[in-house]
Amino acid sequence: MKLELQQEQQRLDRVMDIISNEIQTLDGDTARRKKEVINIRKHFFEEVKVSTDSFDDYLETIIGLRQEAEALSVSQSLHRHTSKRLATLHRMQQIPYFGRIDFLENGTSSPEQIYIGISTLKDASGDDFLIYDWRAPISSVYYDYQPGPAKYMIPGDFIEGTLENKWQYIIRDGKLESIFDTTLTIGDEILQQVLGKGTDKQMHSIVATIQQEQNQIVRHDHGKLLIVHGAAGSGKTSVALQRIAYLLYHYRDSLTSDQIILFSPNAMFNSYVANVLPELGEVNMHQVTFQQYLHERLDQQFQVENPFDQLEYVYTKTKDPSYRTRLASIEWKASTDYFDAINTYRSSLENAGMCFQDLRFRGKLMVSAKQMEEQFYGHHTSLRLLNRIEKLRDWLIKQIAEVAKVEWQKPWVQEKMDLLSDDQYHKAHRYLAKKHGYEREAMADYDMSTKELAQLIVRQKLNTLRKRVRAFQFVDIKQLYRQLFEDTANMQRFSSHELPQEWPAICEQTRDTIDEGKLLYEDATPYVYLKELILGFQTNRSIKQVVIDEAQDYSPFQFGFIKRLFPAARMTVLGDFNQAIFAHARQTNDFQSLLNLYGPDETTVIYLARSYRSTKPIVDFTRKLIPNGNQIIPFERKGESPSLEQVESTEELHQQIIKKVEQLQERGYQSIAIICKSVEESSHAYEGLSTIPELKLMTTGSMEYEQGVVVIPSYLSKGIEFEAVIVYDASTHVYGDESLRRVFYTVCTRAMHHLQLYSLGEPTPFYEVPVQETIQNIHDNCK
Ligand SMILES: Nc1ncnc2c1ncn2[C@@H]1O[C@H](COP(=O)(O)OP(=O)(O)OP(=O)(O)O)[C@@H](O)[C@H]1O
Repeated sequence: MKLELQQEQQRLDRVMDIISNEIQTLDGDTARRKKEVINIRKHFFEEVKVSTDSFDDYLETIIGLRQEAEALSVSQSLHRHTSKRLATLHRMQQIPYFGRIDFLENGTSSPEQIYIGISTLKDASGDDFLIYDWRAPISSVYYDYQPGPAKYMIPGDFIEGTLENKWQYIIRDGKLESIFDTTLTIGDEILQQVLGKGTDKQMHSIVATIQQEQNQIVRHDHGKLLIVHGAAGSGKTSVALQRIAYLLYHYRDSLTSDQIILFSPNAMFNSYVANVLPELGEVNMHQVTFQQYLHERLDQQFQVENPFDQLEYVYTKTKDPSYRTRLASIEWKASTDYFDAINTYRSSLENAGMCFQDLRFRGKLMVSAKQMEEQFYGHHTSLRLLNRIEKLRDWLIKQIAEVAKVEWQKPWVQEKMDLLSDDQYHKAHRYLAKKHGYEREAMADYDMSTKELAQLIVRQKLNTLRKRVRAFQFVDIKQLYRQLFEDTANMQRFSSHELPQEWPAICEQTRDTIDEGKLLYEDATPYVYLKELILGFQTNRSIKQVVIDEAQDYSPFQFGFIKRLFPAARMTVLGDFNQAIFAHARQTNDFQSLLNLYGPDETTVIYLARSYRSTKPIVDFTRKLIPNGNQIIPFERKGESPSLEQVESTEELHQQIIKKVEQLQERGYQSIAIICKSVEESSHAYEGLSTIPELKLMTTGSMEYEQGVVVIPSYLSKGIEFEAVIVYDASTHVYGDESLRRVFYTVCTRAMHHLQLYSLGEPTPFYEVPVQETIQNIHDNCK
């Protein structure tokens, strides 16, 4: 069926009028609500008679305050709601809808016309839908079917019928530019157009072109864990964000954006994706990196290595004598074996092995670690570990109180009293007078005794100690962790698995770094996990959805930890093992270990095979670099084949790159990345290419994704894309080791339209020799 452009434009004009009217009404509403909120805040206490003279007055005050607070909260929520709708309507003024289906429900005689946009719009009477939200149940037909039999799900049932027609619209600023009948056009015209465009400073929503296989991820709604394993550029990040928007719509009565947390690879990535949800009319979820999360929980006593420094070590310090030990250590400490061993270790502490720190006051021993140990293992042995620690804490507080009873008579207190300034003396006087019930005007009548002043001084001095005791700082977590590596036989008691060959050297390396006051990144999660296992988990029950992007870079240990942190949450985990760049993941090829996290009944695995980011020639090239790459299906988009140029000197390399950047800019490319393996190589490249105008260097501290020409290390380019990518040095010297294949693949798959490689000397073997098809079809594993 052919749609008349003119007729459709007339309908569009009507819709635009309704949007404008709604905006006008809401403009008035938001202004009024804002005033209301300000007014309530300003006169909050005037509306309530505050009195505590009698119990009845007190009760009346409490009720009054509560009523005012409720009124404020209602007004604030209404204001938030109208502002959010207003922002959505303004977006709809540009593109009110992007698709239409004609759906004939079984048992009815005429098809319903369903126009689909980022939000619902009803006509003036409020009875008819002019636009359906893309997340409404019926809209799923648009994404899931071609004309023919179709169905969609409503709570507890399916609605079946026939999809008679399907169109895609291109509307810009309220003007209808074109309509595509999807039964007539070959392939997806609009998707072609979208993917053929340049990139932007920020990622955009893909609601108009979500593909069927992506839609099942967006709308997936059962079990505790959804694992999405997808090729580079298959839309994992995009799908994750549309899924969050979907969940916010679907569970709008019980889920808010501050109950969702997205773990992303780095701060720059956060800025890159920050615009997608607002574009869809939703408020952004919490966005954190795992490292940020860890930092909040680590003691200040350590200098903690960050994950990028760990990678930099792995990439650049291959000649270090302890390199092999470190790699083996990283791998073991990331494993579920170690996770289990720590659990066993923690249980063993019920019987023996707890470590405490001496409690000292003014340099003198008050309670020794030995005494604490005797107290701990001699009493309350039937209680759980944490309850026993609490009992020990109470006992220590009592010991402090005992000390206070006698300490006030000691000469140091007298000395301290003699040295009090007038101000300090008056403060102490005021404080004690108030404590004795003297009103402000009568305070001068209070006669402060020397004994009371002395006791106050001691109390204040002991306060710091009390605080430390209350915060359980008498438990020596550092020693408890170190103890695991004290002698080489220790770990064998807790682990039922074989330890790495390098175990003695790993123990020594771990002890040495801890003694230097450092915590290596591979120790950071286990350390925090052990700490929280002993002192209680700071779990966050308010989070209902956890989304983890670039999940291949998380260790099984870290997944176990995240699960414990958010006990009330469901998890969506998205990743691609061919892009696993972290040292601990170099041997892992699938999410097998994740299947045990919640058990098979609670877990669904979906594989995304089609790659959208890069042109077909680029995907044809990159998929040869990895095992089972032939499973990746390129989206049919034309472009030039990637090429490699071998150069013989650094000067020549820099000259060639400078020339190439000029050519690419002349061709209109606005985002060009020169990708290096490490930060070290990036600094070197940045210096050598400094004549490129406005060249930017991305470092681990970069907070914003930048457009233009950038030099960037491989691991920061994760998750991001560029119109053109230049691989700075694809030589065997840089990418020679088989373990770097995935890094090389990640780097090359960042390119959307153009990929150019340079090689200083002999090119990497990955370029010439396709990988052996050795690894089991992950699709089979995912069943
Ligand atoms: N259905 C779609 N419609 C339009 N664009 C899409 C669609 N799916 C993916 N894309 C585009 O493809 C590119 C890659 O998407 P995205 O970054 O989400 O993939 P990814 O799987 O997370 O990639 P990687 O793992 O390589 O970082 C983005 O530009 C995205 O907008």
